[in-house]
Amino acid sequence: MASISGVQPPLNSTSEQPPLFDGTTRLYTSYSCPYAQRVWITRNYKGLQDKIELVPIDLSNKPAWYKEKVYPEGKVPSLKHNGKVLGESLDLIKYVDANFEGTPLFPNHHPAKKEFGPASDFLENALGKFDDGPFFLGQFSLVDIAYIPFVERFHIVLAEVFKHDITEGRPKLATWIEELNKIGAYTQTRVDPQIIVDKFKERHMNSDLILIFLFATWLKLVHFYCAASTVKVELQQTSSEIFL
Ligand SMILES: N[C@@H](CCC(=O)N[C@@H](CS)C(=O)NCC(=O)O)C(=O)O
Repeated sequence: MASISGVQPPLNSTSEQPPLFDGTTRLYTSYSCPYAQRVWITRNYKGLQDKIELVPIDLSNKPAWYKEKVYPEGKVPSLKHNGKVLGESLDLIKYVDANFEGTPLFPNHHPAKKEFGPASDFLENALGKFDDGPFFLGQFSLVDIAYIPFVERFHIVLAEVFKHDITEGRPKLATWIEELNKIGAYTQTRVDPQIIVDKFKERHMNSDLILIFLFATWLKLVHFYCAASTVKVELQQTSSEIFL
């Protein structure tokens, strides 16, 4: 076939096994297998040619070590990554998309925009209530402290994982985050954004689409929690009692 000529010849029963756990990520594949092709396309489209090495297998004369040492199912595709060998093409295309760099192949940004829009608009509107400063009650207060740890996490995860910037078209929210980042009391408490992203991916990205909606529901809960805390702080301001 013209499209695959020039690629490396498949390994057969006489071929030596490539090292198993040497840190190289390998995609065991077969040029003729449509399941394996799914993962091959994903790897290519995301530009991972240098990150995921192809190991073509001759299915008509399979090396014994493949089933014995690499992937007990004996099928292709399988992916060796981070000390584990994973299989099943539909799981693998999601796995490669979620765990490697390159163009995202899951249109998360659509549900993200739709699902997270109203909560972000709520914040934008709330920030417009007092005009004597960029914070929720004008000056920095407990309300900002109640919101920022959650908004910080949404901001990071939505931007990084879902390619959705909550500050886009929301100038007050953008300014609020900018101004908070000038306050040492807050910046000293920030977690490394990469840790937040990694944790989120670890927990959610290998699961189904439904988790995006669970995450959205979580945001709504936080929204109610924060709305309640705003009311408490407003009450506190008028009655001088401490509620938070
Ligand atoms: N459900 C698997 C199917 C994989 C599969 O059936 N692969 C075939 C080749 S297309 C295979 O490796 N068969 C074993 C063999 O030919 O020895 C997936 O989606 O990855």
